[in-house]
Amino acid sequence: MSDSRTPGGAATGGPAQAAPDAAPYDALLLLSFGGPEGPDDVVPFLENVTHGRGIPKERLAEVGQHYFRFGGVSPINEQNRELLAALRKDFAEHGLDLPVHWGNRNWSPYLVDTLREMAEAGHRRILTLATSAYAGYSGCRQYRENLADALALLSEEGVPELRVDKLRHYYNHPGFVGPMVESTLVALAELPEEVRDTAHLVFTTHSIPTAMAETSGAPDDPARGRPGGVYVAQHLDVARLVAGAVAEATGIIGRHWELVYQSRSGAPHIPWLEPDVCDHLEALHREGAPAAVMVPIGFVSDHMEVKYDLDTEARAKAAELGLPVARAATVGADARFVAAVRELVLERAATERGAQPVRCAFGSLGAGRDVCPVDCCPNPRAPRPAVGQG
Ligand SMILES: CC1=C(CCC(=O)O)c2cc3nc(cc4[nH]c(cc5[nH]c(cc1n2)c(C)c5CCC(=O)O)c(CCC(=O)O)c4C)C(CCC(=O)O)=C3C
Ligand SMILES: [Fe+2]
Repeated sequence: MSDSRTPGGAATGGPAQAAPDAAPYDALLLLSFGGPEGPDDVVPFLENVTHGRGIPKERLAEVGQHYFRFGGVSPINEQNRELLAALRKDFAEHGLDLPVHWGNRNWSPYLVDTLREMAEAGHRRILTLATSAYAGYSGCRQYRENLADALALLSEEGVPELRVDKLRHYYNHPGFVGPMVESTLVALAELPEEVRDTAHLVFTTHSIPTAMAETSGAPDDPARGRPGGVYVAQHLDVARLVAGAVAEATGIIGRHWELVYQSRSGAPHIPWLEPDVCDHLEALHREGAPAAVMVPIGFVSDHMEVKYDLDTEARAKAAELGLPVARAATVGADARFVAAVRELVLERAATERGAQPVRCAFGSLGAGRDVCPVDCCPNPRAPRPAVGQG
């Protein structure tokens, strides 16, 4: 992306570029999942995440152990602090005058407190970057419902009215795909040389109930009719893009790759997306695959689902099998991802001002919608208010 386009359509023409313009937005909200910061936080955090979700007690106790193994500290908050700092630095360096605040759905700093502070600081028109790149109830609508809940609470408190929008899904943005390609190449290079060229690429994402996958996206999305709906179609697009770019960079054509799932939750009798990554490693070993690189395209940072489910559990499974594995890093606070967020902000701001900016996207599905249809990615329990739809 080194050409002279002006993503966001913010500046055109002359040699002296105008300062990037985020109007009508006056602040960016970094909205994330949240995670515990010590042993005492673990149980209340899990209660926040799962209330009313029918997660079996045994599963909760097991997931609690994952956190306790790491001193009760999820890596996600520190990673969000890094992303927050990187966004602020990037915006300042590019003359983008847009304050960035951070709030979480399930742990402090809680979304509602952050929005209250933003209102008190005088912000009224807020754009949201969620640390979830894909469609689906858990990864998109649930974030938008939580925003609506927080706004309703603040309205009861008499806080001045805020208008909150959410950035489009960025899974297929060059600034998301590019760092994943590079980190996959880095991980391949960690494998013993004799298995490097034949290692499988094992793309992973969060398993979700198959019913949630089938209804992901809008009813008129062509991918909704495919198995796994838009959620799976989006991941397959990224997997294909990364595999293609890796082939180009390594000169190895026809390398095997698969999309598999991890971190299954819920009751055992409810079907979730399969195969699980550990079962898949076993199958690969059985079929004589020489090695694998796990590429967690479903996540934006190396949080607990990556550190425990892949780096601890799946690596232990691979060691038991004698299968050499490596794991690719997620985008985290990579400068290209941070720049992509700036572009997406400027793109959306320009669109809101009535312009038609460049909308960067790789792959076969194109740039996603700015505003979700009211009937996309439905809540599996009951419809609830959500922002960013219409
Ligand atoms: C699609 C998806 C993403 C990716 C998109 C996104 O990033 O949002 C994601 C991310 C994450 N999930 C996380 C943690 C948890 N998810 C749980 C449970 C669930 N996740 C689900 C889906 C997803 N989850 C679902 C359908 C459930 C079942 C309960 C329900 O229907 O809601 C549970 C309960 C215990 C259990 O695992 O059973 C925990 C603790 C953390 C924090 C990690 C850290 O602390 O570093 C992160 C980033
Ligand atoms: Fe989750």
